Amino acid sequence: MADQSISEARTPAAPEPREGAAAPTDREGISRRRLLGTAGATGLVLGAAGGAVGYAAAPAEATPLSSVGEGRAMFHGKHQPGITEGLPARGHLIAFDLAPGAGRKEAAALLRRWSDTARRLMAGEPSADGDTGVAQDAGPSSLTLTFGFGHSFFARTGLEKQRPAALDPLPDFSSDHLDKARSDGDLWVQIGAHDALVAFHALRAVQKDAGSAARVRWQMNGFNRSPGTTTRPMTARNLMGQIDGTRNPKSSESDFDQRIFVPANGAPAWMANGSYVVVRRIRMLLDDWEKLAVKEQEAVVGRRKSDGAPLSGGTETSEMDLEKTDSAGNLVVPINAHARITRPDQNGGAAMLRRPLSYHDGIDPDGVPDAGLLFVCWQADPLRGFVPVQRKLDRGDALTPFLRHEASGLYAVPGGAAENEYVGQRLLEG
Ligand SMILES: C=CC1=C(C)c2cc3[nH]c(cc4nc(cc5[nH]c(cc1n2)c(C)c5CCC(=O)O)C(CCC(=O)O)=C4C)c(C)c3C=C
Ligand SMILES: [Fe+2]
Repeated sequence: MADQSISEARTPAAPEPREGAAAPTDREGISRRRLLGTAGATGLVLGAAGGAVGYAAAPAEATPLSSVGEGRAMFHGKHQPGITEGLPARGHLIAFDLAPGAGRKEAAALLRRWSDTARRLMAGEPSADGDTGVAQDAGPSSLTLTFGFGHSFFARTGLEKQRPAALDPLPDFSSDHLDKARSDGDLWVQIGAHDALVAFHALRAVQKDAGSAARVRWQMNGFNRSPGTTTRPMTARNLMGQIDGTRNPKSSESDFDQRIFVPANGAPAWMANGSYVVVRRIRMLLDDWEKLAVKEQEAVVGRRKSDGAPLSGGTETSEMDLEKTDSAGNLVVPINAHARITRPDQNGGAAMLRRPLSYHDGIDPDGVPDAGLLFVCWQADPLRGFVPVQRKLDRGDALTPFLRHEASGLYAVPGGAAENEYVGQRLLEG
């Protein structure tokens, strides 16, 4: 589902397995696998009651899983996993550069290894060799792994002719303070799960698979609210305390696919059903932000802090009245409010699917928190998504003075791998 709530919170409450409950029989396992197969076609993450899979399926003494542990996303499908699911409680973003001397052949072998690892781990199974055992009690926990290619990948592999124009470097923005060492990269991997150990396990497996073919360029770690924290699904909050994600495109909307995914007959052909992801490490200047009164914070965004409703009234999902004025004739939603000026109807239809992680990397020596948002947004074309909106924000957004863009990346994320295929095979073997 394409929203900012935690996927698990949308799963109907499943009874917790009784302590010491027997492991599922083969029969239960088969029917569950069938059920999972059907769900995969629609891109759902399952977290309902049923037999455990993978690590927990074999021995009678296997740890019973809760519905959070059982949640499972499908690796194979039309699109890669990790795009339309609810936000993971834990996430890692990691970029690699191909090692000196490594080219197309080594890259193809690496993507084959990564795809095999992703398929296994997302099913709750151990990796092919040398599994660390870190995730063995936890089930898949809605783990997703998503793979992308950066601009520099194509020259490194002699595939320049296959490089999409949409991967051209993002323009400079006046408010950028970008650290090149923590930006870009030949290859990009996104890992998300509702359990921190499951996510770390996947991260370590991906790093080990890279072997001598690729080296880590940068890594970032983030989090969202844990599933099950609230009894009803809620849009997530960010570290400024705002409800963030309300107006994300919904997969039920008729133009969702057109906005987020490259069409099946799109160009280049290897990007069919793929998407482009923009990643920005955006530090929040929290000391400044927290000095504002709640009313002032609300004017910056244009929405109420308590429930995310537009300042023009109603509830979180009410339409924002952009023309409404108060008794003094002032606009109720200020002209530079973030939620006003980022709207598609204010940006020639530009839209994106935001799927961020919060981060907190400690406290600087001067006492300033190194915290903010790993802003991850998906679109069919960055020139009709991130770029025009960021240009607008750069020119004058009430939120911009409280933010610092510190790192940036743009990656081409190919469509999902079919059975017996690895991610990116159509590029690397086409
Ligand atoms: C270039 C794109 C965007 C950046 C960068 C960005 C940073 C950013 N945003 C928030 C908090 C909120 N954003 C909200 C809405 C919103 N933001 C963008 C784009 C960028 N935000 C869009 C396209 C939208 C939706 C516009 C619409 O369709 O109406 C909101 C309001 C609630 C919501 O709809 O999600 C908040 C809050 C932060 C904190 C931040 C950087 C750290
Ligand atoms: Fe925003």
